Amino acid sequence: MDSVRKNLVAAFGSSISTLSRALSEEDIEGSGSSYRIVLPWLVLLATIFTLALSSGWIRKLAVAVLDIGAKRREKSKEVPPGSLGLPMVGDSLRYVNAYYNMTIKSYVDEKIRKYGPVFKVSLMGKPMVFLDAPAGTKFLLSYNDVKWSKGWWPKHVARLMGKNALSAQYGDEHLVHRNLVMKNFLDIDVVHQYISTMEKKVVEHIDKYWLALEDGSEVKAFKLLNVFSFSLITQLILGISNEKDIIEFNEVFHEMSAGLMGLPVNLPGFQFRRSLRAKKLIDQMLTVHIEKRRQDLKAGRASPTQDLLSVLLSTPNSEGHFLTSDELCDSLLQLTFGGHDTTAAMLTLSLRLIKEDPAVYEELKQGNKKPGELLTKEDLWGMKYTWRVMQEVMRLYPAMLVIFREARITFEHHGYTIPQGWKLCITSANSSWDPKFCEDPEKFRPSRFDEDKEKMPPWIHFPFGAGHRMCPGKDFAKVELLIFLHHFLRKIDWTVLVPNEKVEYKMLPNPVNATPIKITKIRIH
Ligand code: HEM
Repeated sequence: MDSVRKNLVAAFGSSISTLSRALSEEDIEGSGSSYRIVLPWLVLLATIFTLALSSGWIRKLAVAVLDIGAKRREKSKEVPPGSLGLPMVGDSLRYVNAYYNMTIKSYVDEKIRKYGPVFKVSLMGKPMVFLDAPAGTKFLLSYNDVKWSKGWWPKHVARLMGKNALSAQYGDEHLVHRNLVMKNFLDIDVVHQYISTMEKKVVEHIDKYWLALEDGSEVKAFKLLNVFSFSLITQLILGISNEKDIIEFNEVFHEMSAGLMGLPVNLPGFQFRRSLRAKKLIDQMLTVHIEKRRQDLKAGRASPTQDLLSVLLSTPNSEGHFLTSDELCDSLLQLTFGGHDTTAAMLTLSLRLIKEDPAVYEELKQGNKKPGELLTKEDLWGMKYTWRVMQEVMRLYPAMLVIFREARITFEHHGYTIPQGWKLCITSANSSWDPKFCEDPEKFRPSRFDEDKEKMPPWIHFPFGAGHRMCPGKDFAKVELLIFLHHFLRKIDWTVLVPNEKVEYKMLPNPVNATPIKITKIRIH
């Protein structure tokens, strides 16, 4: 009986084991009832088994099923298809060119045609897997991402940002630092407290830089908007309000950020070397500023809540640790960078796109605020159409065309194995610029976010990312953009002078002519 049981189990798997257990000697010798119930089933199964083996087509079917299973198991051991190209260089030059010139969609499409939706390339000397959209995007950005992926940037970007920047950290270190910054600066409730400061800054800026100009003056919008967003962030983070200091600091900052894109060659004549020098200068400037504030706080000349720097010098993180000067430098530098180039670019692009469609411009000007009346948080969250416009600007020109990560562990995706240490990449180019997901993707149509809601699946449009690394400044950015547009539209009308201006990506979008516009002041009677 034992050998019968063994054969049956081997032939039919675990489902039969229950049956065979019932055939144990004790059962037969005991009541005998199990034996009587089970015997007809046993005969039936044995007959099917014999027939299956003797009949050719059933055997073929069984072999085919086993074969599919084996192939699946085999495929799951394979890394994604693709080409790693030449050592070190790999596909870096083609990729950088596609990123810089906004042709990343053609780059990705070509690879997908050749290798399928999940493929590998070699970028900056590392194997990098491009994940599919939208499944791969969801996989990479969902909350569980912290378990199996960590933030990654090319070495030269990480070097310019500093090892203590949020983007360079991962695990608990990242979480504790991020919570400290959110709680004290970027959480929605804290951002609401800045509304009046932001509004005052916007009004001052428009009065000084735009309304002071003659009608018909031509200005480079990107330059002026950069001055605005830089002076706002440096005031709120560092408490710098002296115009000369701001202009000087801004120049060094731009020298630093120019090295984020391009060849990371630290030799005379190369941008990267100039950017490293600028980074050193910023660190020195910030260190002096931080030490002076430490003294001012001790002497009672500064308030512990006047700006983020004061707050961070007076507040420990959740582990009771006060950030050191080096940690503060990297943290504040990244917040200043992330907090101004992004918003300046989005505002500039919006000024061009809004004027492409007179109906959008007219709708945006609607509003029930009287001139001079201050904005409340309810007003801001009620500006749904203005936010749609900004979402559409960010769909056409996402701040970041790609989001990178590194695999913390070996894992499987789409039937492939992705080894620990490999780099991962997603791009919104193969979702929010794809007609499969977004109708007429090249068209500026803010109403798509309401009208096409059903057609646009989730994980198509993610301008601020998602998951544990989602942009911590998204509410800050939203409030800043809404306040600026509200006041600008009521005071200034403008004509776009280069309608199809090219945008290059120097990490962030960069309109090549800095968006020249001709302005007319709006007179309120
Ligand atoms: C329109 C404006 C902005 C856009 C579109 C934007 C977008 C993004 C994106 C896509 C990421 C990467 C997320 C990821 O890796 O998954 C990011 C990260 C980040 N952003 Fe923003 N951002 C904006 C404004 C801001 C502002 C105003 C601040 C600060 C005041 C800020 C600070 C940061 C920081 C510190 C990170 C790194 C977060 C981390 O690694 O945990 N950003 N942002």
